[in-house]
Amino acid sequence: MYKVNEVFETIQGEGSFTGAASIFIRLQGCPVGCSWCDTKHTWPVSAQMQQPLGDIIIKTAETEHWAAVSAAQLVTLFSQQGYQAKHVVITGGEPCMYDLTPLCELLHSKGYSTQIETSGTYEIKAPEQTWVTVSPKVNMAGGYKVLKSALDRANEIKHPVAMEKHIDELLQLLQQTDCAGKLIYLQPISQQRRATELAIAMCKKYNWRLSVQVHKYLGIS
Ligand SMILES: C[S@@+](CC[C@H](N)C(=O)[O-])C[C@H]1O[C@@H](n2cnc3c(N)ncnc32)[C@H](O)[C@@H]1O
Ligand SMILES: Nc1nc2[nH]cc(C(=O)O)c2c(=O)[nH]1
Ligand code: SF4
Ligand SMILES: [Mg+2]
Repeated sequence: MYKVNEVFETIQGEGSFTGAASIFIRLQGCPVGCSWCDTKHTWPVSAQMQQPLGDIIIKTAETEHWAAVSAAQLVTLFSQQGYQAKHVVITGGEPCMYDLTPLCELLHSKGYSTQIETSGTYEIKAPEQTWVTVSPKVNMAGGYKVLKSALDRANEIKHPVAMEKHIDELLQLLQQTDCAGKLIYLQPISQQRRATELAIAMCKKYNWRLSVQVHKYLGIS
């Protein structure tokens, strides 16, 4: 069973799938502790916050509530909700705290493509066809660190940036892995103007790509 904070259909707003109609599964729980995290309501996993799946699907605000849901129930839910998107993004919280192999395999067998958004601080358990976006975390409050195995597995590396030191961190991380075939993105933290200007300048300097959280500019989830 997966602990699910929310399920919703929207447009992927980040990275190389930006613009793709997508079903998002947001899993509950993350110990990494990024100070600027935009989903802090997914951090705690409290027994008192468990709800039935029916209450999760009608959420109108960000809350710490979660439901225990099987892979099969998720697929059934997609058709009950009338979702048309064929791309499924599994995020969190930190989704790689869970074994995502059974969920992704079931989704692939039903004709969906899958993508994982992860900090890379846990071993990634997912099939080869799953697109893996690693947003590497170093020096965060929880003391976790991106794993080399996660950097190696990444199809894209999407680094949140606000300061020069974040660029230095990324340059160091990229030395640890073979970057051939990987897409490298800078994502300005919280749409700050200075962060965005820095990201644009560094994308030009290093021939990287910019990811601007399009959904936040559009005011959609
Ligand atoms: C909320 S996280 C969940 C998945 C996973 N825990 C991770 O960090 O990749 C999803 C994405 O949002 C990014 N993110 C979180 N807060 C952000 C913020 N304030 N500004 C820009 N990106 C942010 C993360 O770095 C990650 O790429
Ligand atoms: N539209 C939209 N795109 C996203 N891409 C990654 C997201 C995330 O929270 O992981 C996200 C999100 O929350 N909304
Ligand atoms: S790893 Fe992801 S979910 Fe966890 S605190 Fe950092 S940005 Fe938020
Ligand atoms: Mg988000």
